Amino acid sequence: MRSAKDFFRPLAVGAPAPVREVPLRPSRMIHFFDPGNEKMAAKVPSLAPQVDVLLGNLEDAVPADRKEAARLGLVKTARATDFGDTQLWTRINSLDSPWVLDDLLTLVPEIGDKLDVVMVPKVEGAQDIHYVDRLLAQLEAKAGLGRPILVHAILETATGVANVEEIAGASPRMQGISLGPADLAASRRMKTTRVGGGHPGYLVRADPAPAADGGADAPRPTFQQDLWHYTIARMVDACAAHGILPYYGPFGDIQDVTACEDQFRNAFLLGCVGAWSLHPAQIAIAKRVFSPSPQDVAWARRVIAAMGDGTGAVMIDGKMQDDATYKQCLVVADLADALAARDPELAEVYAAATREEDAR
Ligand SMILES: CC(=O)SCCNC(=O)CCNC(=O)[C@H](O)C(C)(C)COP(=O)(O)OP(=O)(O)OC[C@H]1O[C@@H](n2cnc3c(N)ncnc32)[C@H](O)[C@@H]1OP(=O)(O)O
Ligand SMILES: O=CC(=O)O
Ligand SMILES: [Mg+2]
Repeated sequence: MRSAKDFFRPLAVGAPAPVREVPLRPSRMIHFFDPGNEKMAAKVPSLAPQVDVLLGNLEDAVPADRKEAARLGLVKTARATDFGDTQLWTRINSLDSPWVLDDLLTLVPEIGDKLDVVMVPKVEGAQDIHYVDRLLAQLEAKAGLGRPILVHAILETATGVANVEEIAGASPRMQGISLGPADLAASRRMKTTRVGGGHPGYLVRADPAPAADGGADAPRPTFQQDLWHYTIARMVDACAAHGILPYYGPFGDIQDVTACEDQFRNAFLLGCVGAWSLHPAQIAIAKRVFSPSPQDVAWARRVIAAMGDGTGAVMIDGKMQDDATYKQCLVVADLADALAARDPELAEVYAAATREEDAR
């Protein structure tokens, strides 16, 4: 482990200084596209203003014989596109694959000035982040980049989950972590065949009814449980403890927009700031879910105003507010401010709801 005093030193002579705080840029949806798929890549300029993050995917879902085409397609798309204030990320191939070295050796010199974040799949421990950290520093120095490229880990192996705290704190370059439910299910030998979401067999059943209500013959309701609660909660704690951002990952049933929205909202409520969109249909869902509701924003702003310096206790509409609810409200209001700064329509919706709340 690096000593505390060396933690923020560049890992290569001439590399940019590491960031001391993760920039809180909106990232409600990380929109995946295959840069080697010409039809998808052609949509990037029109998608850029609609999403917070565009991610050129080089790993799973890109066939082995199209890896090079995807890498070169990303270089071409990045060079040709004005992303405005939309972030550009990439997901490189896994660290044990035959492609990852060329991914980094190509992307950093060619488009390192446009890349905000490199997503690293199948991270198992701090050693994986340290490897990427040093290599990126060397490549940044060689390319003369003025700011560091950040690193995002996918939590998708049992070993990765066991080591999630050390992964989150492995480098000042760490921007965040996403849950990868598909690979994680395989790694854990779970008996699912889906990408995220629930399973009808994972449930609890109500006790048998009393004899007066039909006893053992009466139907016993069942309640589907959340397969991902434990891992998301653990990931959120690890991220929060290290000042980085947690994300839900992919939801593979593109047509089931209702279950997708539920999965995203559970993650949002537990502390995640965004999720992946795999298809254009999922962009609006993520935008809706990961933007706090206008009512919640108006309420949060009202509590903050009423709490003055944030200490003590007040009563609003019959509900006790104190230092702790003030802090919760700051989370909502600060997120709303960051989103409103990027999205004038949302800013107006939040302002209107706040005026309404103030007039009550
Ligand atoms: C477990 C994991 O690792 S998840 C991450 C890896 N997976 C991915 O990145 C998958 C990304 N998404 C996709 O590949 C595709 O959306 C698929 C395969 C799921 C579905 O693709 P299609 O069958 O073409 O879907 P559909 O017919 O509904 O597409 C409608 C249009 O949207 C386009 N489109 C689909 N997905 C995307 C996307 N992610 N980005 C941009 N455009 C897209 C299609 O090209 C099509 O364009 P067209 O109208 O000009 O023909
Ligand atoms: O990469 C994502 C996953 O779910 O696996
Ligand atoms: Mg995966």
